[in-house]
Amino acid sequence: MSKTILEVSDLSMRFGGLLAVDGVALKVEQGQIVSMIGPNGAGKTTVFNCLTGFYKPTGGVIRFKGEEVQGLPGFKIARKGMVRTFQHVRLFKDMTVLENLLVAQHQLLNTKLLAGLFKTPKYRAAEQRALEQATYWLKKVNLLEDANREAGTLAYGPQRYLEIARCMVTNPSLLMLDEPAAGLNPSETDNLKQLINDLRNEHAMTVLLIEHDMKLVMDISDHIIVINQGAPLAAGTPDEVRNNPAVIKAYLGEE
Ligand SMILES: Nc1ncnc2c1ncn2[C@@H]1O[C@H](COP(=O)(O)OP(=O)(O)OP(=O)(O)O)[C@@H](O)[C@H]1O
Repeated sequence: MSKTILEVSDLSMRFGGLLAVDGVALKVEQGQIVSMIGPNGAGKTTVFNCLTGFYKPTGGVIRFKGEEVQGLPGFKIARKGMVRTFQHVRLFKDMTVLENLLVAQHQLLNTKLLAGLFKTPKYRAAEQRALEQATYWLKKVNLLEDANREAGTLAYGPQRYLEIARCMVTNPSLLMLDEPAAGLNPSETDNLKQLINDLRNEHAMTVLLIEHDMKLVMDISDHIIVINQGAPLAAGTPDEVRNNPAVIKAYLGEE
């Protein structure tokens, strides 16, 4: 039986006179790949920012693993297992690839300062686990050989994969990707598709993504949510959405 991991109802976000998100609802079941699509400026990233605590929504309910989380600060939501990447890659560019993955784990592990200073056995064991976890995910995204390189020196595509690895080392329940294929070439996009499928199939991950690459969206999504000018426009399977006249009109504009 499917289990709902994220349920959002009547979400709204107002910036002064602009209602950027207006009554958005969505439901993500465990193990699903769900995409949010819509024309530029539709409000997709604003929805992500509300879900992940970067913005305090003006209204609505966000239920994550059965618990209401709207208005909680981002770090608390991340600790509950909702993690994300960004439209513009945000890595610690002066740190090595490996350090980026270790820092991500420390940020979430709530490491005690004294335990760190005295390197207690418990602290050392946690460090060892963090290293193993980082190595595992670096292998997965083909970056093990680049572990000691500064993250900022990686090409754009690998930086995007590193961002995903940085999320995965924290053992999330829900992975949210904001335009993961932006700036990737076709073969990198293909690898990304395999990686997302693998995360779901091999790691039981639930994925919610925003994406403009329609081929990718149609290929990998179980469910698609379309928003337009902040409001929900349609939702359904890739086939249902593809053939929905309102969606076609929103993308192509009025004749
Ligand atoms: N912090 C903010 N302050 C004021 N307006 C904002 C803010 N963030 C977003 N907006 C506005 O909200 C609207 C929705 O923007 P958003 O970035 O969520 O759209 P999007 O669907 O993610 O677009 P794209 O596909 O181009 O990334 C836009 O009109 C944008 O200018």
